[in-house]
Amino acid sequence: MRRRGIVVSFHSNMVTVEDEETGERILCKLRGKFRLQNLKIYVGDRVEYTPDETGSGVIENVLHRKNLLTKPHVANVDQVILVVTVKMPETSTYIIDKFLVLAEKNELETVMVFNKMDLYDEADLKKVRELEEIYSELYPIVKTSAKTGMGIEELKEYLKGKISTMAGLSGVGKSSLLNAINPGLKLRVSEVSEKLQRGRHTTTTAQLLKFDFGGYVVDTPGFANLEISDIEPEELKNYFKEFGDKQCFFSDCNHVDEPDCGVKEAVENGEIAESRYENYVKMFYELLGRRKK
Ligand SMILES: Nc1nc2c(ncn2[C@@H]2O[C@H](COP(=O)(O)OP(=O)(O)OP(=O)(O)O)[C@@H](O)[C@H]2O)c(=O)[nH]1
Ligand SMILES: [Zn+2]
Repeated sequence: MRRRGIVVSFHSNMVTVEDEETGERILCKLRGKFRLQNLKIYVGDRVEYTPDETGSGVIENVLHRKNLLTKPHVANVDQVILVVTVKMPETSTYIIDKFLVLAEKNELETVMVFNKMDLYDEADLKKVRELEEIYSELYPIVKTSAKTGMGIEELKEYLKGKISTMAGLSGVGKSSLLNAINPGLKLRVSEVSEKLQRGRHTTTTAQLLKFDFGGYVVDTPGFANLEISDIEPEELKNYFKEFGDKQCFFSDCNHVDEPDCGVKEAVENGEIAESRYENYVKMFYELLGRRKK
């Protein structure tokens, strides 16, 4: 009898599948056709498998994959939990917008988390309010403290039943948050610190960690290198979602130096945040500059 499950981790040529109904973990081999037809299988893939008498199983099929992230390779991710701090470290709006572009490019939902709320003084809270003003119409925001537990229950509601990936600069509290959400869950150290510990367990594939309230998180933060170079300059505007409904004279307007630009008008009358537009222009020229090389 075939059953359904989700691939949660890889081992040389076996995968661990978590059964969709029972939650049981079964070590599975791949049918020969995977190798013969060079079919790929990734963590996050939903599969059909046949259990055998010994408690192991065989993967028969990979079901339709809604998306596939790279670095790390994970299939079927639903959302990004973008962790932002205004102090220790400060996340600039440019960095925030780059993460958001990468999430949009990969058709992922984003939940913004403003963490370390317990640390902030009046001046920091003013920065938090400024960020809320820019982003609250675009993405849901949860204000948290991994230290005091503030916002943790609210964040859990977003995580339930979904596959999430954490993102955010090093030190913003991604692993601390997961630990506050579900004690014992361990996010892997970020790539940078992994490089410093050269040679130590160099597992390259990601795993899915399961929340005890349902839902999974990828054990390796996403978009860690903030690489946007595979985006064409003309494509970038699609990833600033508030630009979408603006009318410009040229239908292929890039909202940079074209006349009668609805996006630039919206910036002038305050409908689009200045920082969003400035960061867009900066990224646009960055991408254009790379293409000319
Ligand atoms: N005061 C306070 N400190 C926090 C909070 N969240 C995390 N920290 C501290 O910030 C530091 C970095 O937290 P981590 O959870 O390791 O951050 P990370 O984002 O996982 O960092 P990388 O693994 O480098 O990507 C640690 O010293 C945490 O104790 C918080 O809400 N409040
Ligand atoms: Zn325009």
